[in-house]
Amino acid sequence: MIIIKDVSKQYGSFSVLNNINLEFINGVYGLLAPNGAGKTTLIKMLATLISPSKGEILYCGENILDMDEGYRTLLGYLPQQFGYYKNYSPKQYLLYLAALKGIGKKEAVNIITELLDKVALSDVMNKKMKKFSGGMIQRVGIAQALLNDPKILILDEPTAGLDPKERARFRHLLSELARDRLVIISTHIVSDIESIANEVIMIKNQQILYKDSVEKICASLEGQVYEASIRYEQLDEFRTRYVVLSEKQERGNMRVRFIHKEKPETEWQPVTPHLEDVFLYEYRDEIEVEV
Ligand SMILES: Nc1ncnc2c1ncn2[C@@H]1O[C@H](COP(=O)(O)OP(=O)(O)OP(=O)(O)O)[C@@H](O)[C@H]1O
Repeated sequence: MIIIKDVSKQYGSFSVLNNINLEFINGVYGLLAPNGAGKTTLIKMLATLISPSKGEILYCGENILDMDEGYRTLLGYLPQQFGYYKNYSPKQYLLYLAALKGIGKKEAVNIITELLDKVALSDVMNKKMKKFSGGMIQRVGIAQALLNDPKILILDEPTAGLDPKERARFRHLLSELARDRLVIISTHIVSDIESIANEVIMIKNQQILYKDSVEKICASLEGQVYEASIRYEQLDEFRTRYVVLSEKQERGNMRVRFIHKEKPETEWQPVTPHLEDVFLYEYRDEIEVEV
């Protein structure tokens, strides 16, 4: 179990995270926030690549910085950009990393064969990675993070640049990997974690905004999300009056999805809030709403 206790991180006078308290037990935790909110900073602290300016991170009661190598053997980490050699095959690359980690060749071959099967790359294990798709490279990245069979797997924006099919495959793989380990995954894409995270953590203004199940986070907007059909000419005024979450064309009209906290108009249709609604609402000043 990992406990983040009163952790703050500053770069000079610039504060990225302020007095963060979190607990991770098991399963998938989704760290969800727009770019620049501090996800990578938090993840790098969890991976002991940087240290907190204040506070501490504990694993089973012990400061992870004091555990040193003892902690790193428990940890599998996929950084936002991981370095690989494109002229290597996945097998060559993983054998090289295994050697660096001091795993004997025979054992490494067995582990790597099993891992490449797990990430569905067995058929290309001897092919040079230069022709691989983004999804295939990310799966090699997952395989390298799993080399030491870590109890804790930390993935920083692992789905960046992947197409929807590759994202779906990735989600399946992650829920499988989380059966017997702690998985922390950072993303700014709601659908990456909505269906697989046991808990979602959202960061805003350097602090934790939510740490809860998707269901409970969505309940924060219960009874406040509506859809309505309006004429195209009404759109500008509608946008100024309500927080519009999405807009789409529908038979000559506009279908808008929006937030309203007071008494609704009778023609509006109340809808069940989704995590995407909470994300767009909470970060409305930080992200461009895609229409
Ligand atoms: N070494 C550093 N020195 C100064 N500022 C930094 C440093 N690293 C990060 N920052 C700043 O801290 C803030 C948070 O960065 P961080 O990379 O943690 O965000 P993020 O949520 O992971 O976003 P992204 O997905 O874009 O990396 C940003 O404003 C960034 O510019």
